[in-house]
Amino acid sequence: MMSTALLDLKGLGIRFGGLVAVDGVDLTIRPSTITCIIGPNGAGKSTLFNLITGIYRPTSGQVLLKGEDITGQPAYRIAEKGIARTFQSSRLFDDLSILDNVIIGMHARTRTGVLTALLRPARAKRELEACAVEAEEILRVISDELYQRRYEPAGILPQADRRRLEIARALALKPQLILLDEPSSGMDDRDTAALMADIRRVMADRPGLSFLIIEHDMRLVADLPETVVVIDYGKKIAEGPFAEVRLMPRVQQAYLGQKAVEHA
Ligand SMILES: Nc1ncnc2c1ncn2[C@@H]1O[C@H](COP(=O)(O)OP(=O)(O)OP(=O)(O)O)[C@@H](O)[C@H]1O
Repeated sequence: MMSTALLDLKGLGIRFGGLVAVDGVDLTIRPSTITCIIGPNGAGKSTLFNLITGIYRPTSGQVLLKGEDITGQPAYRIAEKGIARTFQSSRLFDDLSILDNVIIGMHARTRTGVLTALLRPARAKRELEACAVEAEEILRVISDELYQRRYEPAGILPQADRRRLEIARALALKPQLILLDEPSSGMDDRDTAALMADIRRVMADRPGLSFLIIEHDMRLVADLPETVVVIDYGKKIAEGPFAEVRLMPRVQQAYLGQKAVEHA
């Protein structure tokens, strides 16, 4: 069967005791596309990411990557197969250099293990040098400023540059799909605009690469993705272009429901 899908979720779900956190989600992501996932707090968006990336094992349904069933595989293997992600909270190594943080993103696909490093140091050194060259290339695409500062520790970077570096590290995996969890949180208008430009530039540089993004910030959701998916109580309740999805009564209800709770 011919399929143009990069990622296919079929009836994906997980139950924590009595709570169905993700409930029978069907979703298809095509190559070279941007999809945003929105929905009220606690709707199950992060849990959906954890199911796709192998952090949680689904209790129902399937995850297919280019037609291959990867459901329930360990997180490192799913990463090797081409799904990279960033997290809501930063996971950079602050004491390491900017460049080393990108090189660390490659470890899932480099051959040299500890043993090789000990027994065949010349080969390990060559491989590390090749990684450094590649990491420099990635930094250049993301930001010339990060590239210029590549030997400085990551810990000194402001928030927007940290996010950039996390995307650079995800790119180091040579992924087919990158999952971003609230990339614009804590950003002002300028940083958010820059983030969108970064994502578009990376996509132009890497044909076939797709993004799946959890986002609350409507400036980004209105502008960046071709498809918006709305999750509420673990279920997909809408999917389509933002201009259409935002007008759907059930989407408005989901958000109004949350407002009512917040103002209670
Ligand atoms: N490991 C777990 N054990 C039990 N319940 C969990 C677990 N992880 C998530 N949940 C529950 O599943 C539901 C969905 O949570 P999730 O974090 O995926 O929502 P979210 O849409 O990402 O919310 P937010 O926008 O606040 O990050 C919540 O009710 C949460 O408490």
